[in-house]
Amino acid sequence: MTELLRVEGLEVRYGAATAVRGIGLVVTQRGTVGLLGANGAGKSTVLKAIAGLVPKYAGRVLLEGEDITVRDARALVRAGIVYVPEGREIVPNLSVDENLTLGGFHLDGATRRRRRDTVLGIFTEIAGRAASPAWRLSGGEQQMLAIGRALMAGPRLLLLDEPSLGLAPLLVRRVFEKLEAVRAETGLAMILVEQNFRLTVRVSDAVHFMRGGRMLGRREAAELREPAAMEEAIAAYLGAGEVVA
Ligand SMILES: Nc1ncnc2c1ncn2[C@@H]1O[C@H](COP(=O)(O)OP(=O)(O)OP(=O)(O)O)[C@@H](O)[C@H]1O
Repeated sequence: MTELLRVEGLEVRYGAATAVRGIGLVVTQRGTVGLLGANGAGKSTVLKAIAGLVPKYAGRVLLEGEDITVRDARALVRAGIVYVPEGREIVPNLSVDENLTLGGFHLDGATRRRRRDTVLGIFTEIAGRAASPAWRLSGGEQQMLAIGRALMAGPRLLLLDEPSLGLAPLLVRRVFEKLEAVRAETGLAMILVEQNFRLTVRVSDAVHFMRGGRMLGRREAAELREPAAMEEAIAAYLGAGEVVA
């Protein structure tokens, strides 16, 4: 499989504190990599560093072999790397449409309108609410809007930060069904940060485990679908009570 993104020896510091160190991972074209770990393990920091939202203290990031380590966040969006933050961070007082427009800020008007129609064609739940302020949407609809806003940029790699947070299981399933439809159409690749083990294993090709700012290990998701293997991996990498099994 062709490699899309490679991260090598990534280190991020917040002031004097090292948040993550020695992080390495590879995402293949159309692939999904899951990143599992407890609160504070450093998962969001890895996504933010890849997206250019926090500075990299050390390490390299390559996109199709090209070194993109020092590109800023705007340049990375143009290159197709788009981050969907934890907690959605849509703009509550702007309408659904206006929030989508923000995601396509760098596009010409015609492309933006075309993308908007595509996004609303996928997320039909919010299509009828285009003029509503975003705060009126339910949690699941807000998550769809956050992902839709990211899709406006036409990403090749979506960095999804805990999309299941605060959502009922049925809604989580709906959000992921939509994402599957997008992936089938566009060949989108993803890095998925989660605390929900089952969900991550179901949608990922490979899963990385993090603790204390370090990568503890990597497993093929297919290996983890057996209940015994799942329990063994949780015990080995995560510890009881740290993730939703
Ligand atoms: N802006 C910041 N300034 C200082 N320290 C930070 C900042 N953001 C995160 N940290 C620290 O870096 C470490 C990793 O945080 P990060 O948010 O990446 O973890 P996480 O695995 O995504 O956690 P969660 O699942 O709770 O979102 C934590 O110790 C956190 O307190």
